[in-house]
Amino acid sequence: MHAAKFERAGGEEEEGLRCPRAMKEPLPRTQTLTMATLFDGINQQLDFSSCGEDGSSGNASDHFASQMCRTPRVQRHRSRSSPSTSTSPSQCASPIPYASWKKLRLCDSPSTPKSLLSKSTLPLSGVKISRHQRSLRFSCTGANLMQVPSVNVNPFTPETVRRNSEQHLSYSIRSDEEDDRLRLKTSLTSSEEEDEAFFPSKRRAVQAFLLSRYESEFLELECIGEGEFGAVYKCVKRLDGCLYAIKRSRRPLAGSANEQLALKEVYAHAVLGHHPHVVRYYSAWAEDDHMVIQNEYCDGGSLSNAIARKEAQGERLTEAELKDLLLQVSMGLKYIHSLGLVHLDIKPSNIFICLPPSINEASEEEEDDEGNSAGATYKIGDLGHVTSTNSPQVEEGDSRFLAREVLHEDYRHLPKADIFALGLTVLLAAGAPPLPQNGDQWHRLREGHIPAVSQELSPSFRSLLQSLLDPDPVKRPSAKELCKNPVLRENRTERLATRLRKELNVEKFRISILEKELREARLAALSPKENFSPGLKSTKMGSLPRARKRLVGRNTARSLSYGCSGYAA
Ligand SMILES: Nc1ncnc2c1ncn2[C@@H]1O[C@H](COP(=O)(O)OP(=O)(O)OP(=O)(O)O)[C@@H](O)[C@H]1O
Ligand SMILES: [Mg+2]
Repeated sequence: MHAAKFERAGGEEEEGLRCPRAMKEPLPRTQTLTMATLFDGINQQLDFSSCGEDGSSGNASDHFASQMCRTPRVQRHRSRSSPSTSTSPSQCASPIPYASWKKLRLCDSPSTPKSLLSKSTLPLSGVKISRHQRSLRFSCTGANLMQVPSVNVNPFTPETVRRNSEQHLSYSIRSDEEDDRLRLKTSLTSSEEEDEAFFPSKRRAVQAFLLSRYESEFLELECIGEGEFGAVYKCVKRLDGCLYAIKRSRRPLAGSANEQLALKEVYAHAVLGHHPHVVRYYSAWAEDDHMVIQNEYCDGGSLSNAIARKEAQGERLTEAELKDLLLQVSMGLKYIHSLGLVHLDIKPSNIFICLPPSINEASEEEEDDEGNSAGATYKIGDLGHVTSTNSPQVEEGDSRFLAREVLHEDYRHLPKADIFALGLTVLLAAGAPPLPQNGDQWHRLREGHIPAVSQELSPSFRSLLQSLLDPDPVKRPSAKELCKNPVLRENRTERLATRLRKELNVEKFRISILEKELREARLAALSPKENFSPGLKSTKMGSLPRARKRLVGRNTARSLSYGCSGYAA
């Protein structure tokens, strides 16, 4: 009876099927920067400075009004973001109430827009700035132009360590005499080439622009996903040289609904930021009237992409991998639920994968031996629908994963709605056909008829999945119960047992070597005289002279250092 509530055209991809977020706004592909836009950007960014520092908006406006050019890269970024190109300076006051803007400002970075902007006004107001500051923010012409800072290379990431060993990187250290700051600058060839593409040298000297926080702090590498909320970009942070996923809201925040939606995700991330199975959150801020969220970058992409990749190769996740997936996501849900919150949008495209660092081939082989081919860590992301169980404000997620009771607006067992969605997620990963969005099949699924999957699952695992999809939410296991479920843990227990068996064998091998050396040492302790003198009584093992016993100790130490090499468990 409620099915009509979410009826819509079929045949869409997994994303784009949710109820409330269904309306997409096409964004202009290109955008010419007008003087009004410059004013708009300046005023908006100067607004950031109200976080605590004074800015001289008048001076900055005068100055930047005279700068009419942008580099192609900046245009590219702005074109995605700001449909309000013709705003006049007088209209620059945000349509969002001041109090709301304040909420959005998380000026936690060493280089926030407010600091950049307040600094950028310094020469205009006659305040002296250091040579170092000038070199970072202004072009080499000496005019008051801003320059994109370079990207630092973090020497501690596994990737850098590997590159260093291959001698693909060279570092140069620039010291600043005036403010005594040390800055590492990379000369990574590829990134220079990339920069060159964005900033053709002929233009670089004459063009100027005001950097947004996104542009000044991050180098955008690629778009890694698009959803109803917005687009997600893989970026490297210029300061620490690490990768991040930056999510930028598609729709402007102006309008309370969008603002609340964006804030909801930020609030949820800020509270749920520290669990191995929840995508980590670093920062969020508003920019050009859009929300920007900086999250941990998951190098394995989404589970949805992983399933599609496997399907294309005629493969699928094994039962062991499925159990691992279910256990890991249950751990993340247990954490979320323990804080009195629910996710309400669990589905393959909202579960992200972090691949294990494969430093060398040996470690990869070891993972294969343990039956954990991917060795992946699954993390729950996209917290845009999170709500509290006590006073739920439910915004229904993707209809294909929606539990029936939520559709009926029965919110008494919301955590179990996450469990239901998780059950369907695992079924899809196991090779189930695409899920219905509505209609008879949709209802059959919610009556306990689970779809057939393209692989034979063990009866215990199948019945566990069946319980996750029980029509009665009370009968579905909680995330906490799932974490303790022996069907899911047996896999882990098995792997642990295999590892312990290996360690035991290694220790046995060490002991056998020690015993052998001990025997040899005892024999050596017997002098030829003692061994061969006629009439001498046979020497008992264990009655070695003290000095010889020390010899055994030295040999032992040596044997330990090589005892395990090449040993196969
Ligand atoms: N932290 C991340 N690491 C790697 N990829 C990510 C990350 N965050 C998002 N993505 C990619 O971007 C896609 C969209 O991200 P996300 O689900 O957060 O956005 P959304 O707009 O809320 O999507 P939807 O509303 O359709 O669920 C994901 O499916 C994934 O492919
Ligand atoms: Mg999503």
